[in-house]
Order: sequence, then C-alpha cells, then structure tokens
Amino acid sequence: MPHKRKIDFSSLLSSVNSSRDSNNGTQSLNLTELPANILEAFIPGYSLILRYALDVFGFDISIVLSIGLIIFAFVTSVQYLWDKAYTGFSTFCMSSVYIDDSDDLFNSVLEWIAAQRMSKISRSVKAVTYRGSAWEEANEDDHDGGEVLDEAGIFNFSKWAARVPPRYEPYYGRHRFWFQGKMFIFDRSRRAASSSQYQYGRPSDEELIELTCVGRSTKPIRDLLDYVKIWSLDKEKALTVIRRPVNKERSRYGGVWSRVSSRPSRPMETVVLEPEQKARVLTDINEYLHPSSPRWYANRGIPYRRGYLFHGPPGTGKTSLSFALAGIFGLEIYVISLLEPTLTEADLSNLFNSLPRRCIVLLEDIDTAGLVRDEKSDESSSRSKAEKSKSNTKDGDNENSEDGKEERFTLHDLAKAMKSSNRRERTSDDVRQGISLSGLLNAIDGVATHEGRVLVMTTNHPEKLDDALIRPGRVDMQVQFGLATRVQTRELFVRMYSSDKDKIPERKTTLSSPTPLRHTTSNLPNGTSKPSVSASSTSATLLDNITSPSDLQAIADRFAESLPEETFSPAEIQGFLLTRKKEPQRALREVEVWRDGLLEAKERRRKVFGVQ
Ligand SMILES: Nc1ncnc2c1ncn2[C@@H]1O[C@H](COP(=O)(O)OP(=O)(O)OP(=O)(O)O)[C@@H](O)[C@H]1O
Repeated sequence: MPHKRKIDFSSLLSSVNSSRDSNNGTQSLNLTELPANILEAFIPGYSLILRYALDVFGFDISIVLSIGLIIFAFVTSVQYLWDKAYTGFSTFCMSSVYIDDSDDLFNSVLEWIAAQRMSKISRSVKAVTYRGSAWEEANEDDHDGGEVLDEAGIFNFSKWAARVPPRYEPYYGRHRFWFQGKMFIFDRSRRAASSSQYQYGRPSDEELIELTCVGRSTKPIRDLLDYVKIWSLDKEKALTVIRRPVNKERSRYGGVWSRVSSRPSRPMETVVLEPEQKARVLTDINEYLHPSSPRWYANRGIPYRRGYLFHGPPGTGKTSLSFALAGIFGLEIYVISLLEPTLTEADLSNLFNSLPRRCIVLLEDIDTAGLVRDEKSDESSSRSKAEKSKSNTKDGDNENSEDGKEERFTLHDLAKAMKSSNRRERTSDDVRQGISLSGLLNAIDGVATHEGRVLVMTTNHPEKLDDALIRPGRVDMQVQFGLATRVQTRELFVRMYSSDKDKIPERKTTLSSPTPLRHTTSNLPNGTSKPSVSASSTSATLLDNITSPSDLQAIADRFAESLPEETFSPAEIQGFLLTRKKEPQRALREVEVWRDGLLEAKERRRKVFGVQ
C-alpha cells in the first residue's frame, strides 16, 4: 500500500500557525489542516463551520477545499507559465500589424472577417445592425413586396428593414483564423475615448485591430491585407466614396475628412450633355491623371493640379457630371461647403493638405460662399466682373436677359435665389470671419501635398466670381451647362422609361472632340489619349402599352417637340417625368398642360420679382 504522503506547508503557514499549539510538536500539516489554517485567517468562524459539518454530516470539507486549492494553484501556475512562454514566443517569433479605426482598412478588414467562417462559428460575436444605403436594399425589379405591404398595399419600411439580418463580426478579444494555409490571430481591442472624440454627443472609444501571424516577417499579413483591399475594392468597385469634413461638434479637431457614404457610381451616360462637352472634360482629366503626367508637369515647373469651373443654371447637371467623373475615373469625391459656419481657414488648409494623391474636390455653389477681399479689391473686381458680365451677354445663350443685368428666371433660379439670399443673410458674417477669398486661394494653391487632385467648383453665377479665383492655374477649364435642348429632352425621356437591364444608346462620344466646343473653354491645350466611351445598342422597356422600343423612341420625339428649346432645366423635366415614372403615354398626354402651367408660373414670378 502506498503511503499517504504528507505535504509540508510549514513555511507557507508559519504565520497562520504561530499562535497555534502543536500537540505532537511537529510543524507538518495534513490535507485537512491546510485550508482550515488559511481560511481561518480570512473567514472568521471557519473552524466552527468545519466542526459543525463534521459533527452533523460526518464529512470533512477541508479535503475538498485542499484539493481545490491545489488544482487552482496548478492551473494558475500553468497559465502564468503559458502566458510568459507565449509573450516570449510572440516577442521573438511572431509579427503583428496594427490597424487604427480611423483608417479605411479597418472597416474593410472587419467586413472581410465578418464574411469568414470564423465569424460564423465563433461563440463570441458582435451583432451590428445593417445600415445599408437605399440603393442596397433592393433592386428595381424586386417587386414582390408581399410581406412588407400592408392590406392597403402600402410599403412599410420598418417591416422591410426588420427583415434585413444584422452583420456578425468578431467581438473584442483574440480570434484565430486560417488564410491560405497559415494561421493568423485577429485581436480587436478598444481604447477609452479621449475627451476630444465625440460621436452623437457622447465620447466614442477608439478601436484597434491587431493581426498577428507566426514568423519574424509581416509579409503574410501584408499579403492578407492586399487580398482584403482587393476583396473590398471588388465589392465597392461600382461605388463612389463621398467624404466631407468632420463636423466640429463631433470632433474638437477641424480640418479632418470623414467618409460620409458610398453610392453607386453614376454612369456617365446618365448625364445628358452634348457629347463634345463630355468628351472635352473626359479627355482633359484622363490626360491629367495619366501616371506620366506628374513628371511632365514637374519637368516644366508647373504645379500638378487641374481645376474646373462648371457653371450654368440650377439643375443642369453640374454636380451630376462631377459624380459621374469620380465614378469613371475611380476617384473618391471630397465635398467642401464654404458655407459651413465652423469652417476656418486653418481647417480648409488642413483639408486640402490631407487630400489623397488622386481625388476630386468639389466646391459647390462657390458664388454663395460670401468670399470677400478687402473693399478696394472688391471694387476693382466688381468692375471687372461687370465688364465680364457684359462680354458674357454677347455669348447669348440663356445667361443674361436683354438689359444685361439679370439672368433668365426658372423655378430653380427662384428657389436658388431665395436659398442663397437666406444663406447670405444667415452666414455672411460668419463666413467673412471664417473663409476669406485669400484664405481659399491659399488653400487651393497650397503646398505640394495635394498635387494630383482635380478641383471642381460649381456656380450658378460665374460673373460673380473674383477673377483671381478663376484665373488659369486655378481654373483650367470652364464648362457651361445650359437648359435642356430638344435632343437632351428626348434622351431624358428615353432614359427614364428604360429599365436598368437595358442599355441606352448614347450619342457618340469619344474622349477627344474634333470640333471646337461652343460651351467649353480650356485654358490649357488638350490631351492626346483617346479612350472611347461606350455606345451600345438598346431595347427599351415596354411600359404603358408601348409595344416596341421604336414606339418609345417615337413617343420621346413627340415629347421633346412639345417642349420649347432651352427653357426648362433637365432637373425640371426629370421632376415631371418622375411623377409618371411608369407611364410614358401619360407623360406625353400631360406634358403640354405641365409646360403651360410652368411657363405661366415663371411668368407670374418674373412679374412679382420685377425680373424681365
Ligand atoms: N444634364 C443632366 N443629365 C441628366 N440628369 C440631369 C442633368 N441635369 C440635371 N439632372 C438631374 O437633375 C437633378 C439635379 O442635378 P444637379 O444637382 O447635377 O444639378 P446642378 O446643376 O448641380 O444644380 P445646382 O446648381 O442647383 O447645384 C439630378 O437628379 C440630376 O439627375
């Protein structure tokens, strides 16, 4: 029989036992004495409980406690040793890459991880409510609203949204996963927010992802990140990312960009413009963005920047073309409103200096921004503007009316004028304090860090702009947008009644226009490359008793003939068609009534505002 071995805890318990008399004169303890001595020190009356349990149940709980204590000590020391060994191993034999939550990669990695098996089988995941954009929710042809329509056939958005499952991503902590035969560790952690970081009025914690792999090189992780970037790009390749300056109420620091959304890239052919007009802009930007251009500019000492001024009445496609350009060239679009009251010149300069290598910066409604020079230069610039305004009237078009003072009025003009005057009343003082003309010019000219960007400024009133703002070098090409011509009206009609599956034939567009463009003036000679913009054949959707695509074309012709040339903006025509979006025949029937009503309303407003 093996002899039961006594454990010598004498040194451990010497302090506890110092007051205790030893009956047999030895310091050795048995298992029952061990917890009694220790627990006695922590739990007053423990020996009484022990004796009571022994008397009543005849069971010595000290044995269980002793064994428990030994197991606990064993596990703790193994864990301690393991941690030490792991720390040593990871220090010398593992590599890590950290990704901050302010980086785009953070979301890409999270999304990729969420799509992996590891997130599906993990027992510790974070559920994130899916907040997709409207366009992600359904296709146009998903007509079976079945369960989300109420008895009256009304679409209920809450019901619809409730059907979208949440996204599951790994929770904070370490998670292992395999990629291309290698093991990686994904560690997501959170750092307490500093007082400067606010989101929705409360401090927002910062998050960090650590990707680790075995080996002394980060190459496998870099490969993984390359893969994730391409995965993410493939997913988003049809999207245009839109960024705006971070709202100062959310962050103490101004002059920082944040991603507001991404939306499907606007196909160039959905912007109805003169093909030559599009071609000229496309060719110019295409040449500018070519990888060999920076060297070309550098060799000639020219700052590598390109600026465009899109001007014309409201609703004629200036913003639409900017987004379509971003889509076609795969650029992100950075939108700045100079009317933002909290925007300072320092912020503006930071924003420009933190632009990526290639992007489109969109400065909208630049004329309403209340940019001012000192009074002297104001006078001289207004003189020069008056002269320019006169010369513009020579161009005719829809720019100015007979007396050369006011523009032709449209509903959009009216809305815009009211909006602008409100804005001016509300913000002119703020803006004067915030952004001056020289502040904007400094930001645009800036240091070399934002070379490579495409600057697009839009305005309804180019004649109000200071010459300094639109001089060559700051604005290299001006593009004038006009009210809808008959051809454009026709195109808008056909596009409206064709489904996504159908391709609309675009009027032939190549990137280099052989004929000079009436509406476009370029300050620099144009490019050489001539990639072509696709023009495909079509069939239109059959709607509203239209039996063939040629019927649609015929109706479109009649529709276009019903509207006077260059009187309505594409936005106005689109607005009319949208309210009859599945009924081309009805649109044709009702267009004359709409036309007369709108002309009358414009006339009335013209009289009220005393505009010719
Ligand atoms: N040339 C066009 N081709 C296709 N759609 C157009 C065109 N012009 C305007 N639209 C439509 O009208 C709406 C407004 O257009 P957009 O915002 O591009 O006009 P804008 O000229 O930038 O106006 P604003 O000067 O008021 O900012 C958009 O929904 C757009 O689809």
